[in-house]
Amino acid sequence: MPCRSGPATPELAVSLPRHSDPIAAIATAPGRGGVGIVRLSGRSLAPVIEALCGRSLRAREATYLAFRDQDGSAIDHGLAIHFPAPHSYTGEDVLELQAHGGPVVLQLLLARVLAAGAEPDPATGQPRLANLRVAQPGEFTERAFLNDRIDLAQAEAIADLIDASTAAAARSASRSLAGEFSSEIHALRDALIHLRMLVEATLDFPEEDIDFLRQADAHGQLAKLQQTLVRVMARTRQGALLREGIKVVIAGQPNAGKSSLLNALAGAELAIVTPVPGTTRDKVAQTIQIEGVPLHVIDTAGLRESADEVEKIGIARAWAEIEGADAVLFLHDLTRADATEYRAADAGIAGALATKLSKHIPVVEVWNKLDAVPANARDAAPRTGVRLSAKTGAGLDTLRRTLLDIAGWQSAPEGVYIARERHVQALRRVDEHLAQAAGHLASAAQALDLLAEELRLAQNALGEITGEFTSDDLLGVIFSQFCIGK
Ligand SMILES: Nc1nc2c(c(=O)[nH]1)N(C=O)[C@@H](CNc1ccc(C(=O)N[C@@H](CCC(=O)O)C(=O)O)cc1)CN2
Ligand SMILES: Nc1nc2c(ncn2[C@@H]2O[C@H](COP(=O)(O)OP(=O)(O)OP(=O)(O)O)[C@@H](O)[C@H]2O)c(=O)[nH]1
Ligand SMILES: [Mg+2]
Repeated sequence: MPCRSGPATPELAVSLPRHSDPIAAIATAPGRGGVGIVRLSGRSLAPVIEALCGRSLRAREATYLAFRDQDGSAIDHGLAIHFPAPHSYTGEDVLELQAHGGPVVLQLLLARVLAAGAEPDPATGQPRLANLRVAQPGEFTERAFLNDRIDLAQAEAIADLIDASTAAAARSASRSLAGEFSSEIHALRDALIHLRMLVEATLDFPEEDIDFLRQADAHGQLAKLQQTLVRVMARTRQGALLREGIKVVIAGQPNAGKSSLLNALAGAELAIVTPVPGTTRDKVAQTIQIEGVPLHVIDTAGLRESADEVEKIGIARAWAEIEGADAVLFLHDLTRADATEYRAADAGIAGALATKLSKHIPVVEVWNKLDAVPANARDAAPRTGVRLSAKTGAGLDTLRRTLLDIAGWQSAPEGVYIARERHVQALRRVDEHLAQAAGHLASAAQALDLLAEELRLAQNALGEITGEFTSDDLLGVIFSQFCIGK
């Protein structure tokens, strides 16, 4: 993705929090066209507004004016909007200069903004905006998070909305951004806090003891919490699937029709197809979508013993892809499926797949070239898996269904909110702590302090999702994955 960059370098310890500096950035990918925005966020932007726009601006109203260079000449004419704190995206003072979208004019405008901040304010002799600097990727959104405008799951949803690879993913991201996912997490947290209060109260007044928990139906509350969690986990897994998709590798002997199958699934002539066995050397990858679920499909070199230097490299790459797959389509050529030699080679590949792949990676047997076998022979051999023709498209729908099943896709995109693998993992930890807690609650010994501790840990794991309990390192990684200006 063009705007992705590596994790930010670790911050040096400084006395001021990093987010107190005023920042500026070009908020639209430069060179992409129409209108570009230079955006500022910080405390009291008024002096810079005065310098750039030659006047003060009415709150949250677009004003057409000249963006002024130091000598008063116009860099560009455009719309300026001032969002006074706290009613802005970041919760700070925000200024937007909406200019013509050329990369050079936007760079000029950004440079002018930075210079205007450093210049002495005629009124005070001090810099108009001390420490004004260019924003890091994701820093506007990070401030929105730090200033409690949005929680971490919503901030992530903004990045996911921008990066969405399917319409369904974009709609789901929009739902998460609106807080649907967060509110489920908050509801879980509130129920957990209620239960914790009961347990802590019992700990504080030991004479009340177990009866107190029984009267308050702590068991029932915990069981209900666990049930709700199961539902939230299922939806979250769907959301993560919508965001991340799965990696499907097409493997098999040369000439089985792997490249033809990729092309058929993608609906485009992406990979070279010829009758010559050993045509594909490098992998060919394409993301397709089925019901909005992104599938990263990879066509590989045909697997066989080869003396050809180039082909050998291709085959090694094929195995590397296979080992990183979430699912493998093991493609066979129906027209040759009864030949002894062919079957022996297939058995060799099957054996290698079994040793190289972990057990939970599904391998789907796919029998291709259904169109080329005589109609009366089609049903003869009982073959498990999917029979299809990459050439005519027969059977492709069955393959698509199979792929969705393997991915674990259940719901229609309506009602799914976007989520990340990170969230799924956190919920899994919540689940484990609740299971431990249930054990303590049920045990004759009634280890109340252990129960309380598990509930506390469960709440912490929930808090990692919304950002209440998230390490600075992780925050740094999450926000550094944003575009600059976002
Ligand atoms: N021009 C522009 N368009 C944009 C953005 C932006 O920053 N600028 N956004 C950037 O991502 C998104 C919109 N996000 C925004 C979120 C909150 C506020 C805001 O001013 N909130 C105030 C007032 C809310 C209200 O009037 O009801 C607040 O929450 O107090 C603005 C933009 C998409 N479009
Ligand atoms: N009749 C028929 N021919 C097919 C079908 N699929 C592929 N073929 C033909 O089989 C030959 C090999 O197809 P490819 O898609 O290049 O096979 P591959 O598995 O990618 O081969 P390598 O890249 O060499 O490993 C080509 O001549 C295709 O036209 C099919 O469903 N029916
Ligand atoms: Mg090929």
